[in-house]
Amino acid sequence: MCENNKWDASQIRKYDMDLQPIPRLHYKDPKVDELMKTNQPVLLTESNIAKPAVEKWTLEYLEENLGKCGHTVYVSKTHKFKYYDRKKILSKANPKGVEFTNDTKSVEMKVCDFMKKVKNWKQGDDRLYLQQSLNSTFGPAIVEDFMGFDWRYVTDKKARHGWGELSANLLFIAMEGNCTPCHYDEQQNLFAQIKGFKRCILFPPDQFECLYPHPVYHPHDRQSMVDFDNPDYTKFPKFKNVKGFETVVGPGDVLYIPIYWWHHIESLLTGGPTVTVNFWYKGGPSCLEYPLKDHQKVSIMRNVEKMLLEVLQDPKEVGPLLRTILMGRYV
Ligand SMILES: O=C(O)C(=O)C[C@H](CCCc1ccccc1)C(=O)O
Ligand SMILES: [Zn+2]
Repeated sequence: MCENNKWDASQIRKYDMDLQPIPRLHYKDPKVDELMKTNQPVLLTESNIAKPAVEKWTLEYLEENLGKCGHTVYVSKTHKFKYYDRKKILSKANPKGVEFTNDTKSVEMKVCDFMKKVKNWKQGDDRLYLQQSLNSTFGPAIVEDFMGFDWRYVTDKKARHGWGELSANLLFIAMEGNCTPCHYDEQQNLFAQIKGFKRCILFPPDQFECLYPHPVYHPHDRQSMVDFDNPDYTKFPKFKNVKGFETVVGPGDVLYIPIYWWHHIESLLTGGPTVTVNFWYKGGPSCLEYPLKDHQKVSIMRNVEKMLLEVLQDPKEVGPLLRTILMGRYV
């Protein structure tokens, strides 16, 4: 998997799972559209999608131009930054506001403070991960670079593959070794790597049963319950059968992460901070044609869970009711 020795295997974490390589194609290769049309991941090389950023966004440049306002920085005691939707704590599904355990907090931080803490980081310190949507609060230089992205190319892909509206461009600045554990998003994603290298492990939506997502109402909704660093095969027996795809993205690479595909993303263990910009597009109008595609089944399962929660109110009722519906009847 080593791409002309810009990194080596000692920089990626070892997991015991069957992983095949994600195809790497020149961004103008017509095979790119064949894969995107069927929601298959593909790594695009040589693209100009975020060219100005690849050329100019050093950490110094970013510190200089990201503006003086605070940015969203996640803080974690471990290398894992498991996304946590606080809005789900106070939902009607959890009327007592039961606080779920969570080792990732989010704080507002100035870029200069973020950069200083990253530079002076030592073993045992909390890890930091800046995750901020790119918007007009950034300095004019960043806005100008952003306007210089290859919008013709990405807009062509959006139209050609029936994606919905561009919902966000998120800027990620990670410390080396940071990891975003396995989760899926309900968005099509063009993941443009700017600085440094990230190892990406992807699983198709049909691996749903092997990856055991948290319940929909849980703050860790859309995230796998399995800890890749220490999988509990008793609680999650099917995790043993998981079959994934992997690649390492470097500066200038763009990884297409199809909607509902699971992805685990880690910055290489050494080599310094990494910078990524993603392009999230809402899913297109999913007309249900049969046989249903796996991501459509995930969407239906989510709607059933949400509806049951709505009517039952108490999350503890959802499991038993589903079991009652299923037991002995749909065997
Ligand atoms: O671009 C993507 O979809 C990624 O997963 C990139 C990932 C950070 C995502 C953080 C996050 C996870 C869940 C909900 C909202 C935000 C990384 O690169 O570390
Ligand atoms: Zn994601």
